[in-house]
Amino acid sequence: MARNKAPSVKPKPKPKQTTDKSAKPRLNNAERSAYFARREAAKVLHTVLQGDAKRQAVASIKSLVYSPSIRNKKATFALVCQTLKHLRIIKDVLESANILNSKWKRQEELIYIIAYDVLFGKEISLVGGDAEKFLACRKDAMQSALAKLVVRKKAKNIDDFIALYQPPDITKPCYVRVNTLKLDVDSALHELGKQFKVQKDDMIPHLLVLPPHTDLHNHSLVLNGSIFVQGKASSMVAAVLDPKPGWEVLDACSAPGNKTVHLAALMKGKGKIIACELNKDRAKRLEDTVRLSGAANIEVLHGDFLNIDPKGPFSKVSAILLDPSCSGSGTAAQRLDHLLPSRTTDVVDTERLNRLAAFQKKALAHALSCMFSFLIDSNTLILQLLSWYPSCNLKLLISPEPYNSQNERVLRGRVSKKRGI
Ligand SMILES: C[S@@+](CC[C@H](N)C(=O)[O-])C[C@H]1O[C@@H](n2cnc3c(N)ncnc32)[C@H](O)[C@@H]1O
Repeated sequence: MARNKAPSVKPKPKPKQTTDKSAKPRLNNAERSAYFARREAAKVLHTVLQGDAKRQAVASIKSLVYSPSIRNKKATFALVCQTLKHLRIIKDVLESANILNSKWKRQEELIYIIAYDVLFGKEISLVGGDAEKFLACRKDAMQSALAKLVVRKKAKNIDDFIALYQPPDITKPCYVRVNTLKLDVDSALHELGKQFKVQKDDMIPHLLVLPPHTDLHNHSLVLNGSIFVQGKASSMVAAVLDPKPGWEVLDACSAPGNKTVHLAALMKGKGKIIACELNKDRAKRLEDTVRLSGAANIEVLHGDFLNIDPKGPFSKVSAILLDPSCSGSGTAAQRLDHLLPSRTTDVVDTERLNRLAAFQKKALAHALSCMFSFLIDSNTLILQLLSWYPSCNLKLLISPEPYNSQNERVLRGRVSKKRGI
């Protein structure tokens, strides 16, 4: 057997002398937290900008910031939003001062974040990393490039100049839906009222309204599934469908499952919901939502709704909720999409819209064939389509007459006439 080598004893490196010019300065708490927040913000910004450039649906800014990997959520969120709001100016300044060389181009999101601090941020000392050092040395050049841009744009002052570039400030109230499987509305009102101004929505039962920008991501009622942060339009769908306890409902395109668990609450946990989802990762998210809601009557079906056999095993289904993939225009403000570069230009991604519209058309046609096949014995047939028409976020609720042989044609006729398909 080979004998173990005796561990070589290396002399301990001598601690560096404080006179060493390359030694990094020790950071105080505020500087350290600013340093890390900038790196976390750069990571989020990278994902957001990449997704936006490819026009691919990535997670929203909020969900990226609120992921467990981000430690300083408040500072990171503020930095990402402010940098995005000023991004066009920052890019113009960096370009005219000729700052983004090939080395820093590879970390451009970090440069954008620090440049925001240099040009518009509070007086935070730019220490901690090489990127900070790099831009601190170029602070004067950047500020003079900014001053020249103000003159070129004929703005009266810097505030007027910034206003020229600002996306519209879209503020909407914050809505939460009480999950009545776990908590009643009055208890939720009482609990939230301890911290926030809160009232009942005047239209949708179980929906509460709080001031814009209310941050609830860490609230115990959210964490334990007693309330769901859910927009008014989204909460309207299951409420309008109005499923009765004991029904069997098919939620055709269901992740992340906000409407699925709303259905479950309205059905008071009685009956059955089949929640179909094509995407594997999103199906997992759907399962998490279902678990959090405490609903015991939801069956997650990971698969393609278009492959559900209209003559197949769902003969007891009384309603279909169809909420197919859409442009997300209805939730753009909530997702802060108006801050993204692609939304601040007038370019419309028609190819993507056409693709979505084609899928929605197929999904609608399939839902109709299912409806007229397996909803045959039911006299309450409801098909909910959310965001059917991507660019105007039209919600279409079709509640046909009790089934008869004419229905499909009538319904197809109505839909065709309304939407020009
Ligand atoms: C607009 S989202 C649904 C949102 C959901 N109703 C809610 O309220 O949380 C559309 C979902 O449909 C899924 N999807 C797209 N094509 C599908 C298909 N052919 N079959 C089943 N699910 C599909 C997408 O992956 C996406 O998760």
